[in-house]
Amino acid sequence: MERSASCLPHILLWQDARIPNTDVILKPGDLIQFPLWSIHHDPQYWPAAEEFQAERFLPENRDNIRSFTHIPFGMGPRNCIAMRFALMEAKVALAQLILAADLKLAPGHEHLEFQSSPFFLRPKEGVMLILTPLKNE
Ligand code: HEM
Repeated sequence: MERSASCLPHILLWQDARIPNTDVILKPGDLIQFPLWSIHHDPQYWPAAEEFQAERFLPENRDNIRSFTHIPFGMGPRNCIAMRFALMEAKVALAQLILAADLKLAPGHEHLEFQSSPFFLRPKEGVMLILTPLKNE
């Protein structure tokens, strides 16, 4: 198997391979991409899949998550090389923001809609917030 350079979990084959328990034969050059959005929104694995429920990821709930159903950074030996860096960066940015300002969703923008894109998941209209600077005490 070979990988091409992109941040979508995918595989490029260099020899024939059969998908186990099926008659489907994959050929060299076939590109297989994993539909992360669909996996992450499959009600079979995620009750109330469309709802943001951060509690799903609390330590006491983690065992309810089936293996390989939450793979934002891919999986296996070629998963995202910068996973820990990216998570740390996001937390630092969020912490800086929360320390500096009070955040509220802008009226009319309480529900995020995402634009379909083959590579990146982006809110259609961005994330519209009202920031009120916190006073330094
Ligand atoms: C939230 C941020 C990020 C997400 C969700 C993400 C997600 C991913 C995913 C899904 C893959 C493919 C894994 C696979 O094929 O199984 C990947 C690969 C990769 N990512 Fe990220 N990534 C993020 C940030 C970054 C950053 C900040 C960097 C670099 C500074 C980076 C560098 C890479 C590299 C080099 C690969 C290819 C790894 C390989 O082929 O061995 N990523 N990433």
